[in-house]
Amino acid sequence: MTADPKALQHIIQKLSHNFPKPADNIELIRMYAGPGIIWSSGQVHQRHRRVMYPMFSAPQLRVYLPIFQHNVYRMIEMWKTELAACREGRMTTCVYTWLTRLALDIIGEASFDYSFGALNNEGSELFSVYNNMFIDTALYPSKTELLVRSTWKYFPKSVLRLMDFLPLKNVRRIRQIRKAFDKEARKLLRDKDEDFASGNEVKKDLMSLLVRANASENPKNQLSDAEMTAQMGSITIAGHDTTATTLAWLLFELAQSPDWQKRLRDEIRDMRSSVVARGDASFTVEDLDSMTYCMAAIKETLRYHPVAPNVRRVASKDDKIPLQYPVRSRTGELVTEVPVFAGQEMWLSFCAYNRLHQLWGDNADVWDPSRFLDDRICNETGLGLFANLMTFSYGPQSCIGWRFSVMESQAILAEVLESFEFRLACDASDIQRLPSAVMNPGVMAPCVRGNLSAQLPLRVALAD
Ligand code: HEM
Repeated sequence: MTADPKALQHIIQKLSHNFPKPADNIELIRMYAGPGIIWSSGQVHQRHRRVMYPMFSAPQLRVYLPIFQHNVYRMIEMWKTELAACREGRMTTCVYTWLTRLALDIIGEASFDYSFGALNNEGSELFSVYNNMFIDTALYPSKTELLVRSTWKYFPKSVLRLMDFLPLKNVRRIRQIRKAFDKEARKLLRDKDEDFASGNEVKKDLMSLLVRANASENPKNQLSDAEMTAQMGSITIAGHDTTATTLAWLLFELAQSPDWQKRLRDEIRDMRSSVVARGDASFTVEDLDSMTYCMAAIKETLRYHPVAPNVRRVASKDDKIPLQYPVRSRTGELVTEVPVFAGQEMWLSFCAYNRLHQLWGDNADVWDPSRFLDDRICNETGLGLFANLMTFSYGPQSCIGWRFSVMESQAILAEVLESFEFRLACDASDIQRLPSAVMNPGVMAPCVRGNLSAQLPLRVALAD
């Protein structure tokens, strides 16, 4: 395992072609989502990335701000209705569940012009299959499942392919999810292909743009039908729980830090006054970007609670990994590079990188957004896609949706915090991290001590 900046850069960026994802990791992704962008590697991955990248560019993402906003307004109205029925004017609710449903509706509408119906609990068929999938497939494994899981990395690729057919409860559940995604995605693609072919106005969702971008690609670089279909599961799985979980941790931190909560709310309300004064109804991208306290709190939460704390890679040939911070061996020798051999697996620890004292200072183990307001951060490594963080990974297989996620977080935070006040519903130390399985080795969702399911109960009231 490493968190050393130079080592991470070597493995994940400079020589990433020599350090692919391990075969069992790739196979698990294929089982969940099919042959989409997250599953692919090498030149196939370059093809996926090339076709998909423009859809996640900053100008393109502006189109989605109204989608983020109108979905969060729906959630706010539901909270207000529930609060109106509470005699004390305060309710304890699982904000994690709310946020995951909100993020699912957002990703459905923005990415596929598809309604999961998650927020109003009138879910589509796909929602009922997808709901709770990580709990069903990752938590509470049987003894046989545990045995398979701990040994399958030693199986050759040809055997791994047969995992799909194992008569195990979690494998059956994963198959059910992929089948449901395939069915919906095929239907959506057919409609979008027809729209495109008949010259109808192309909708603005990612999938419609993907159909158009793919059609105008050189035929040898085009994505196949199976690859196109697999993007629906890939984007939903990669983009839904990750953002929702980060936002849940942010509300948890704000619930413990009334001063920060007030500072952010004051900033949002000041901005709202300017929006009203200029005659607008909602925040623009520029408004959101200029809320520096909110942005600092989002960055700090991404640093402190990286939902994908580690990723795995395997060396395809012998190599020497350089170190930025040399270590002293037991014999007193200064080690500046570490040899690895072909087939050796490595864990790249983003959570440890995000807390390196050399980069983040002595209070790296404390949630403190003010580090992003002054010049305290040491920027010498230049790693990371956003705010020097490794949370979205780095290099050719880094997160393609990071801008989407940041803008979505800004939009949701601004609306929710303007209207509501959050307090802890239990002791902060009873909220723990629970690894679920979106990206092997797992998204760190909040849970309450002693209860093995993802949840974050908070006390919510209308803000003064
Ligand atoms: C807080 C939110 C998010 C976090 C922390 C996050 C983190 C990551 C990380 C660490 C990876 C690399 C995984 C690896 O190398 O094994 C990744 C890849 C990916 N993410 Fe995200 N992600 C987030 C949100 C999103 C969103 C909103 C979308 C889409 C709308 C998205 C789409 C993807 C895709 C498609 C990949 C695969 C990219 C490739 O292989 O080229 N992510 N993400």
